[in-house]
Amino acid sequence: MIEVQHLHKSFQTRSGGLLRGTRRTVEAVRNVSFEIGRGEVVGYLGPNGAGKSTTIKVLTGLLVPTSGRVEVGGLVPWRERRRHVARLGAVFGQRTTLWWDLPVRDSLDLLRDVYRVPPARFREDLHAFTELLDLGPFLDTPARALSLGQRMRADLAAALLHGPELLFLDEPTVGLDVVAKERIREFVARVNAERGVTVLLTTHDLTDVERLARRVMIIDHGSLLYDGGLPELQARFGDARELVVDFEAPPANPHVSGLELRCAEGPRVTYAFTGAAARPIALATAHAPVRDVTVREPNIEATIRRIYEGGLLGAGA
Ligand SMILES: Nc1ncnc2c1ncn2[C@@H]1O[C@H](COP(=O)(O)OP(=O)(O)OP(=O)(O)O)[C@@H](O)[C@H]1O
Repeated sequence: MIEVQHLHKSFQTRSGGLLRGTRRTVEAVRNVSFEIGRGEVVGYLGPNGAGKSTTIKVLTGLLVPTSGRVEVGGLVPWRERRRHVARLGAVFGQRTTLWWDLPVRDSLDLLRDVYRVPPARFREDLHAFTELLDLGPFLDTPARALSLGQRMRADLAAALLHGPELLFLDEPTVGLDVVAKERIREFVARVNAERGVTVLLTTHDLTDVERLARRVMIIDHGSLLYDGGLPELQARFGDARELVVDFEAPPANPHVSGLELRCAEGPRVTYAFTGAAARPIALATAHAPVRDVTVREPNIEATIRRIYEGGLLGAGA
């Protein structure tokens, strides 16, 4: 569905005044290559300024790359923009595609006309999306009066009513409460499963990614640092699992042969381990009388933070 080979995009910037300023080249995307298959959901992660938006702008045809080859569904986005945009939908968490002063219903009707959506299909899809996203209570409200969660739901419907094969989601849950976030995730998961829509998801909320994407790409300073599964990322770079053991009494010696001691505070001792928990639990319970045990899973957020902070990966790993 998406093929990107050796994509480079640099910007010329000028600092200190238009005439006498010094020119500087910002390499926003450097030699990025990836392929995304039809029906995949891929999380695109990276710290601020990493190059995510620039990549998405090239993929949507808004920017022409400095060099490299890009094809989306067999089309070169910036050369065949009209045909290309008809096949994609986009939701940008920070801004709306709805007409600010128009009731949501009128914005959706306008989009139907712009994309020449067959009326019967439009009615059917609008009905389905109204149910799934609970749009009913605010279809007649102008976009400017919607809450952020309502606006995001209306934007999702607006992005999908022309039946695109590909959906770009840029921070679709930013600023939403947990219930609203979950509703958006649920909807995206359904659209992917039931309609086979390919999704490229940019987000700083890793729960979005854990919930929706099996594959992640991590970009920093314009270079792709990782492209693979989330479980593999965790297995390769994640911290160990932790076994928290509450002994009946503070153990005379908290060290257990075969377990890595993390910390001991009175009767509570924490060990690190990898793999299944059964053996570490057996070792701890054989060591001294145990009141309770808890297994703490490593946190994907911490893993990603460590990757951003450098050290774990070199460019192109
Ligand atoms: N039009 C432009 N002119 C000059 N520099 C730009 C332009 N657009 C982006 N950049 C620079 O390119 C780099 C990558 O920016 P980009 O917006 O792609 O990052 P991002 O990963 O989307 O960040 P964020 O998470 O903050 O949205 C940054 O250094 C940014 O300042």
